[in-house]
Amino acid sequence: MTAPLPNPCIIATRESRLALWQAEHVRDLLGARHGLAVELLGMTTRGDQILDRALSKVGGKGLFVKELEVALEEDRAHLAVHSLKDVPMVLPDGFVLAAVLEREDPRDAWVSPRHADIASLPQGARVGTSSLRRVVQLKALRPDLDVQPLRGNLDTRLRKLDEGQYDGIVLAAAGLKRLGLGERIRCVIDPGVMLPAAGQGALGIEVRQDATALRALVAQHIDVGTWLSVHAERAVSRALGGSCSMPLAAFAQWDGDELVIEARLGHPLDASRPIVRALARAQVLRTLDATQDAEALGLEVVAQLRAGGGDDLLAALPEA
Ligand SMILES: NCc1[nH]cc(CCC(=O)O)c1CC(=O)O
Repeated sequence: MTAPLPNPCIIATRESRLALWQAEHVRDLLGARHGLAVELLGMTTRGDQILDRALSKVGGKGLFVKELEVALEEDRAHLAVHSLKDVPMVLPDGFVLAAVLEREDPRDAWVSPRHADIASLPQGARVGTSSLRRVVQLKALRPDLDVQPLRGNLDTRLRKLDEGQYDGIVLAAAGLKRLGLGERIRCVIDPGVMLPAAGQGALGIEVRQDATALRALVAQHIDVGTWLSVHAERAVSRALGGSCSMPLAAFAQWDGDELVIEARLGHPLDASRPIVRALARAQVLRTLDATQDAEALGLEVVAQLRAGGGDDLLAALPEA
């Protein structure tokens, strides 16, 4: 039995400017290529409502996706478009990642009115980010920095910077570029300096497992290179518990026909502790059938991380 294509096809999306851009991007893609009538259903998620605390302290997985999944479950929508970085490593029963689109710039970006880069910041400068991954890497680079929490959507974060609350902030380059805010970037940060989060810069399209025709249609838009990279990265995060209370970075990129993945793990409570690093590479065929090979490569860096001190860092993780 093949479930027919929904008409119109409704995309559930968060209502931040970036989320809407992403949903509109998918709407235009499906509309142009398949002549499908596509509409958006804007929704607010728990992650959007919690603005006062770091999400790493709130805990709970899928804060930005759960409400969208409920809309799919109740047939109020058919597709959910997400920043892959925000998608839990294990989807609930009945849902699948039907596609991952071509990746935008996966790197982090330095945004500051007065300071060209992190290295040239004065002693004790105030830097805004609430991501534990960014905090531990900033502290490794510049232990003197005064790293302060920064939450909210992109516009809110930029406004807080412009109000003078920080000397500079770190944001994903992808979000800024997608919203036409690329000129706010003073420099993109080399992944060797600040390793990105699993899935950063990639868009994921989630559908119900039983939506067979829609799955097949959406799957035509998979970017295979990105798909394999992010599956390697997500395998790392999944194996380590997939928690945003863990300062974990995982980034895979292609070097010819080899997939190269690096991962870093910091201490969950003490950003001044050393970061554990690991790297693995292997030839991987660029086909969807190689997804397990990409994931196996991810597990190779997990084994290295654990053996290299990562087990102790994981043991320091407070119980969720
Ligand atoms: N954590 C929130 C989030 N989820 C996705 C992006 C940016 C776009 C992307 O990585 O695809 C951001 C903002 C940021 O990290 O600066």
